[in-house]
Amino acid sequence: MLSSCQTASAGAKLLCFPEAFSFIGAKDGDSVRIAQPLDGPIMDQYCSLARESSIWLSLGGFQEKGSDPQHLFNTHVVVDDTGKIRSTYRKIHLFDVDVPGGRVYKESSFTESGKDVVAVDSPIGRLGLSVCYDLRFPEIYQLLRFQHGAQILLVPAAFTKVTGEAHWEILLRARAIENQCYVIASAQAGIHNDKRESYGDTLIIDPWGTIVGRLPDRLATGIVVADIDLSLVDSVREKMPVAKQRKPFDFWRAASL
Ligand SMILES: O=C(O)CNC(=O)[C@H](CS)NC(=O)CCC(=O)C(=O)O
Repeated sequence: MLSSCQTASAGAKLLCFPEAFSFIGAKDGDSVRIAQPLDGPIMDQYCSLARESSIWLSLGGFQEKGSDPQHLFNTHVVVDDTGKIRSTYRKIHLFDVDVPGGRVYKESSFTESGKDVVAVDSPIGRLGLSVCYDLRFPEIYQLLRFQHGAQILLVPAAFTKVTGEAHWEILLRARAIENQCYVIASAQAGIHNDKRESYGDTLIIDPWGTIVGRLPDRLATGIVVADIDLSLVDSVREKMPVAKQRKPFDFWRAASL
């Protein structure tokens, strides 16, 4: 496992883990069996890690125990540098997809969908939380930016190899550009077991869409460090004032009547 001490000593204030950071099952249902509540021993260990290393953690894709034994929540947890859970977001868009040339996924068969859009303040700026497949649904990021004031969008993921090759970088850069936010996308990479392989390519993108952090190759594991410059967020937004120019959701509702 990556050392959070190492990351903290690189001067980082927030360390972002990928989806399914503590467990990846081979088949549907494996992860339901190991799911725990937020106050269980797995999350306790990550809270201790945050406290001991004095660093904030973004823990995307925690298998949180659901409301019945057949289901879990795919939960993105933000822990502060004292080890306290500051915020939790339960993945809203579930990956029920027949991947062309790949397998059929049915995340909803073992996952309950969340209902709330969640942003939280942190030492590097206001974070907008999401998980993996959410990336394909721009509305949630628009809400995070235009209603919840996000400056940094977090997208922990375990993208498939096929869909990652076709869509990963372009979707992430689009979300950064259209919302004028940093995007931090921590990605699972490589072969996990005989059923699962993830695309990889962890990326940090600035609000102009420029890639400012990337591992040396797509399947590399390791730590990418980048500066988050909130004055760049402000200047991009000032020069291209899309927040003032955009039509609010109500406009479109009326326009399509
Ligand atoms: O279940 C786990 O162990 C971890 N969760 C995942 O891997 C999830 C649900 S199956 N994967 C995605 O959302 C992939 C999205 C994707 O690849 C795309 O949008 O193209």
